[in-house]
Amino acid sequence: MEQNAKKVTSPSKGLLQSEDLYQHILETSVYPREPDFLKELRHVTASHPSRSSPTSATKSLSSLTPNSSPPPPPATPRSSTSSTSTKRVRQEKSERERGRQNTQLLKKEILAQRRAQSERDERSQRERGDEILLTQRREKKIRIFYFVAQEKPVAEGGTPIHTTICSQEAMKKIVEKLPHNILQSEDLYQYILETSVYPRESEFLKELRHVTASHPKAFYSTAPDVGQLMAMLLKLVNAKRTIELGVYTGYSLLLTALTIPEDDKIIAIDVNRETFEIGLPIIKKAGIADKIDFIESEALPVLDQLLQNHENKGSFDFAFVDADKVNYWNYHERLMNLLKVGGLVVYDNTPKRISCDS
Ligand SMILES: C[S@@+](CC[C@H](N)C(=O)[O-])C[C@H]1O[C@@H](n2cnc3c(N)ncnc32)[C@H](O)[C@@H]1O
Repeated sequence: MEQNAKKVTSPSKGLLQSEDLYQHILETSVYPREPDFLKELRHVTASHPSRSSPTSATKSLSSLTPNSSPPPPPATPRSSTSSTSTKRVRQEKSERERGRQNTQLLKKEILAQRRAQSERDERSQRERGDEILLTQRREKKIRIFYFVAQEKPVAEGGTPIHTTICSQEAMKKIVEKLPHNILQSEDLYQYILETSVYPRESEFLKELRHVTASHPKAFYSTAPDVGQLMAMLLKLVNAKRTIELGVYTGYSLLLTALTIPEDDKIIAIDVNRETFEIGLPIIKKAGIADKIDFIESEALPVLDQLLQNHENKGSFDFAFVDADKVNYWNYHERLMNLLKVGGLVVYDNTPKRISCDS
């Protein structure tokens, strides 16, 4: 932790929406990885006038103000007693004062707009219960990242999952209502799928997505954009040994198997082998079936069994949890012991509160 480090106030906290969480991430993840030279340069820069001086901030703002007059040229020291010169000096002074007032007004307006936007963003994020939660095991601390912030992060005592068991029909309606992502626009989401996601999706994943589409629970399947985020995370932690809870027809499983290196393995657990078998022919066709150890079971007893073998502790690089939400806390405790230090757990869709009649 950076002792006495100046609190960094970010111009935009981005998705975190919490200054404390941002500071926590800086102190536990960012500063420890920052090379000494960058650290030194950051400290040296922190005291530079162009960063901290309100005068220079005013200057740069005023140069952006369309109405503000350019700074007047320095007064020519002709005759200090000349009335024309005094008049000009007064005029210049009042122009400068007007410019300063314009700048102040503009600054206030920008601040008010930013505040209103951030309040709107926060409100809309709070209203949604959909988020992806990433947890990384560290030496002593657990790092928690929210892609979409909750009202109160787990790190501050919040509870990530409240689930009510719903009928399949009710659940389907809820899922249909959930926003696809932070974009808040179906058209933009489709545009991104078509221009960025589908062109990068492997032909096997595409086939599996099409085969799954006609299944009554097709909405269970991991969305292709989420899949590509997962692939990035798998590569980022250089995942070799992974575990997946909740397989369904196998979209996330196939994606993981296609992403991890040749000889590496995935333990995949699901209570339902039937749905896994829908995707199995495509998994075989993709040539990665050998990487998968599918276990038909409730996930919890399998995790307990794995933990009984000391060698499994701290041996997994990555876990994807996409099974029954009521057990997420139970999975979390066990996965933290199975993961390597630096390993990553991705929880898909951890709705804060689901009401069957919402
Ligand atoms: C949302 S789907 C998984 C989707 C999958 N990741 C994909 O990409 O298609 C949830 C799966 O969890 C399984 N499941 C539910 N409860 C479970 C439990 N207690 N243990 C293991 N699997 C469970 C269900 O059978 C279902 O296939």
